[in-house]
Amino acid sequence: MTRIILIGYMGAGKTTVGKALSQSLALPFYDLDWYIEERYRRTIPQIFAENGENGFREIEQKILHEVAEFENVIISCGGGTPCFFDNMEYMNRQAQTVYLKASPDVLFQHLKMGKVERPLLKDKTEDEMKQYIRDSLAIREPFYSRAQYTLDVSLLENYDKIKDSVRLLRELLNL
Ligand SMILES: Nc1ncnc2c1ncn2[C@@H]1O[C@H](COP(=O)(O)OP(=O)(O)OP(=O)(O)O)[C@@H](O)[C@H]1O
Ligand SMILES: O=C(O)C1=C[C@@H](O)[C@@H](O)[C@H](O)C1
Ligand SMILES: [Mg+2]
Repeated sequence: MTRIILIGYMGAGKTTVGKALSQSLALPFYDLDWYIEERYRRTIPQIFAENGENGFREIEQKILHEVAEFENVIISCGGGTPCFFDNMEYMNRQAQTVYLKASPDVLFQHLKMGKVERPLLKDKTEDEMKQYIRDSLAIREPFYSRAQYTLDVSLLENYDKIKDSVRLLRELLNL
């Protein structure tokens, strides 16, 4: 039975690489953020605005418990999922967990065009974003580093980065 969960900071590539990995393995792909949006018929920014971050985190845990029961799937979670409740221990019990690791500079490059859909970044200037990424990554790293596997994508060349990430993940997980 294959059940892989990708974790990591916002912009690390969990959704992009998770989708590509699922296509390469011909397995269904579940993205926690997308699943939440579909189930609750609201966007992530709307849920943050209406329920607050705490409300979002409760929804996120509930949906994690649903999706992490599925078999033969690739799952990408939200950037904050591992850092709340006992979500990280739960994921490690349920699945093979992989930390997609990237440096603050690479994360900033990935995120600078995608601020609007990420409520934690949307009101920040570029300088504030850089600082926020550095500070919050330092807080989150101890959670992420509890994953069973780590793939550092910082050093991959932009050209064919997604394909390379998939190849390296398949090597790492023997798939
Ligand atoms: N390995 C990669 N190669 C090329 N581009 C990437 C890679 N990882 C991320 N990107 C780019 O960075 C952006 C953010 O990636 P993505 O949405 O997959 O991140 P995420 O980890 O799912 O973030 P979030 O936690 O906010 O859901 C995308 O536009 C994507 O094209
Ligand atoms: O890192 C985070 O806390 C988040 C990441 C996104 O995937 C979304 O789950 C949301 O924008 C919060
Ligand atoms: Mg994502």
